[in-house]
Amino acid sequence: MYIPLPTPDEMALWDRTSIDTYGIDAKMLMENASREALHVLLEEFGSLQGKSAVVFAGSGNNAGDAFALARHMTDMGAKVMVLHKKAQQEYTRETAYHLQLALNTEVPLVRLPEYNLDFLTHPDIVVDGLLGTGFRGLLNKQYKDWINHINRMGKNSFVFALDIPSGINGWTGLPSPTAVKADATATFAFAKVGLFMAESRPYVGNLHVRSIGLPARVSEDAPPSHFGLDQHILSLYPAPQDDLHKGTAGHVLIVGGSEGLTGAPHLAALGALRGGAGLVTIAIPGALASEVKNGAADIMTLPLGEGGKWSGSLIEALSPHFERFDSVVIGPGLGRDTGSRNFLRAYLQSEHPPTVIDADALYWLAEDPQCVQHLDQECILTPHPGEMARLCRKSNNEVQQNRPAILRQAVQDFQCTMVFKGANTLITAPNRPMYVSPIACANLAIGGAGDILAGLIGSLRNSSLSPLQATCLGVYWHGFAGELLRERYPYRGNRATELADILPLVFKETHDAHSC
Ligand SMILES: NC(=O)C1=CN([C@@H]2O[C@H](COP(=O)(O)OP(=O)(O)OC[C@H]3O[C@@H](n4cnc5c(N)ncnc54)[C@H](O)[C@@H]3O)[C@@H](O)[C@H]2O)[C@@H](O)CC1
Ligand SMILES: [K+]
Repeated sequence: MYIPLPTPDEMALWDRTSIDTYGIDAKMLMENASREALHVLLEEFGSLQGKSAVVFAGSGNNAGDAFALARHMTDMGAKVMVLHKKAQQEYTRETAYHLQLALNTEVPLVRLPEYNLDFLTHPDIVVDGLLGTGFRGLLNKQYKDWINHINRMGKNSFVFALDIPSGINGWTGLPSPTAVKADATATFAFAKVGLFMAESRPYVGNLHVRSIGLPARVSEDAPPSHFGLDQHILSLYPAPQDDLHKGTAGHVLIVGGSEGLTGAPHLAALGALRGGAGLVTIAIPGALASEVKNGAADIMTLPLGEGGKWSGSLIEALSPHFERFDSVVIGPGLGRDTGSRNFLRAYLQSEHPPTVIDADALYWLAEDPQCVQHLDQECILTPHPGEMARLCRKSNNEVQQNRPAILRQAVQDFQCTMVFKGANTLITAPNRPMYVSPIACANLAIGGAGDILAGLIGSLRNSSLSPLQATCLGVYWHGFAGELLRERYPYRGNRATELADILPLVFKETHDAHSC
């Protein structure tokens, strides 16, 4: 359900604890890593007999993996040449040990020339052991040149990265500013969080996560700050009982819609219905009630007053009904005039059901400190990058450059559960780990997909799940629905209503897959 995704620092700590506290020999870990890498290479590339390979070894322990793998490849019949960054006598500890074994077994080793690698012919295989989890900052010119050369060789050669493609930031998955484009990556013990992010996908190739013998207790005793979501999260959804009653399946209230913006609350209502809510009602200024319903017989409306505008006083028409609702989604289509701001202020000050805050309600949170004051821990905020940028007063580019850190700070500021939407949507809550969706799916990049997610999370707030659990489940479920649509519409073109309609089929698909 939750896959540990260490940062490079956390991974380094786990390596160190295994060695210092549990007495596991560092040389053995490196041997295990290189043996696992060999098996991945054989799986991906096939027989090494008679094949040529150039192995790049940097200055740290990633080079140690490369020295050891070069020895194993030679034993399997490959013609290997190792290019190493430092003078041989400068390598230390376990890396020096594996360098010595490579020397003992007569693997050819050559010091990496500073820049010009034009003398290299095209080998069958290029191994990238330049930089692993010890990489920090940006690449200097020398590394950029080597990496660019590897990428040029990659047009004709199979490129195999050890632990992480060199140049990829292990936290964010971003290139720095370039990175090795591997055909396959063998990563050791756990996927580093950056490898899970869509940003690193063009560089990682086929990712293989291989155990190297770290004691399980090491990661259990010092849990990581990030976890990936997998399909098992769907098991949090309570299996429907035959005697379920619509009244006990949850009643979701959607609060939103304004002149010209009645589609958004309608879509949020569809998300809630398809998420299994027993009843769904939309509260909207009275004059817009029939428009927001849009002929959908299964969506109820709660007209507030008789006009077509929001105002602070409409809370008096709404609040007496609160006890009928198990959860509220506020914001889709709410609008950005001062009337909607006044209504939101009044809503947040009232004693309201657990609430998902989305769309225009997020706009007002960013603009109006009075709204922020009344957030409570039951609130869930669901910004996309533009909304997050406004909430944090940063540019879109800045928030996208380090999404986990931005979300962590926002959760600290707002003290709520938050979703940061986008490829690999992130979810966290105060003092909790960060959860990362594995899904990056272009079929979700359509207007209305966010409204459906808000409605879906709203419907899940009716269960016994915590805000964080409901949010993780909603995000994964919604993403998986996007993946199902991708099968039907590989070139996109699906509508948001189809995304809502396919939601219930996710459980059928995963159930069928498990029963095969
Ligand atoms: N004993 C262990 O801790 C194990 C380590 N293993 C391997 O060791 C790797 C981690 O080793 P290290 O921590 O030594 O680090 P790396 O080998 O990833 O790289 C660190 C080296 O790169 C240099 N460097 C860092 N940032 C740079 C930049 N921006 N430009 C140029 N040079 C830069 C550092 O000065 C250092 O010499 C893992 O990724 C994995 O491949 C595995 O063998 C498993 C066991
Ligand atoms: K590497």
